[in-house]
Amino acid sequence: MSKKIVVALGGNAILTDVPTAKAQKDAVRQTAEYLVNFVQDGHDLIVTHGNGPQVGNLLLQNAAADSEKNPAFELDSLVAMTQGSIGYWLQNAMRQALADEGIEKQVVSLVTQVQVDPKDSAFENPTKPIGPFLSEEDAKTEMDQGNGTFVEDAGRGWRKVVASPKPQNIVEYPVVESLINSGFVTISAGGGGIPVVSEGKGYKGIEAVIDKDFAASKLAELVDADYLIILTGVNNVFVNWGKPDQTKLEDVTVAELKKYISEDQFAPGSMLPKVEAAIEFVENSKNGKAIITSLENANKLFSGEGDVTTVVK
Ligand SMILES: Nc1ncnc2c1ncn2[C@@H]1O[C@H](COP(=O)(O)OP(=O)(O)O)[C@@H](O)[C@H]1O
Ligand SMILES: NC(=O)OP(=O)(O)O
Repeated sequence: MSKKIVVALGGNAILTDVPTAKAQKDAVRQTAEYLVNFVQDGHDLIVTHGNGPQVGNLLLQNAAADSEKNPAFELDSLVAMTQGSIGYWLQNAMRQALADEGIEKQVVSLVTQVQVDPKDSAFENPTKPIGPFLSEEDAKTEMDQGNGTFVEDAGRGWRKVVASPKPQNIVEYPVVESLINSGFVTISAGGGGIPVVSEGKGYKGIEAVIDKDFAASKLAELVDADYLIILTGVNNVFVNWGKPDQTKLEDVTVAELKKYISEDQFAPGSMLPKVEAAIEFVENSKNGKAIITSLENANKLFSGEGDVTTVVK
């Protein structure tokens, strides 16, 4: 039976080692070949993607070019720019991959604003890593020069961190519903969505980068999705990750996951937000399930052969 699926694409689905546009387009093309299988199987597909490396790189490009004639843009506009560029790569690659399978379907990426609370404590406490990984020495030099806050990111190096408020609403979610109901593959809330706060009868941008897993979770809730599928670099969520007794989670309840969180089983900045986003969707949706797994495994999900972590009430 046809399912409504929101897929959140992890970093390795877009960016491998080389940050050129060509290399990212190549990575996205491979990703699209996997995503097409969901459409071939008759499911309605909404795709969300990250932008952490890309928006951080764009921030550096803007800072390098900054002048009176060519001023750097604020972070909300940079998020919009990455939403546009990555959305374009994905839209183009998905259309090609569908055509290769003989499927004529429109793919559209939607500029999506995500409302946040201007009083969110995240604005006082930046936690979202963006941009390239630096050595500890280089990160400390950047901080001494007043270039923001840098933290160690899950054992992978030091990265700049920015405010990452929780999404409260996806402004354009009714449009996403219309597009899906019209049979279009829809890319939405890319890069976690453009962060906005309400102003008068409308919205204005605010400087932040929203976590794409939380944005995908909110979108999945609002469009009443059957599945939130969070794709990342591993097939399963593990407890005792990286230790000799690490154990993969297959079917896991919200209550069990909350117990593991209280035991600090999941690293902030990598697996913790995914687990929290999965919990939020399962708790807030009627009958929705959340899956955390790799792109390669996700396609085997509905045949029952996939090695995935499934979160249920
Ligand atoms: N408890 C855990 N279980 C599984 N993977 C974990 C765990 N803790 C950290 N990880 C690592 O976190 C990665 C996912 O975080 P990250 O790479 O930041 O996400 P993204 O795929 O969205 O870019 C996994 O690929 C894995 O290497
Ligand atoms: N916005 C966001 O969460 O991006 P990454 O997944 O690339 O960090």
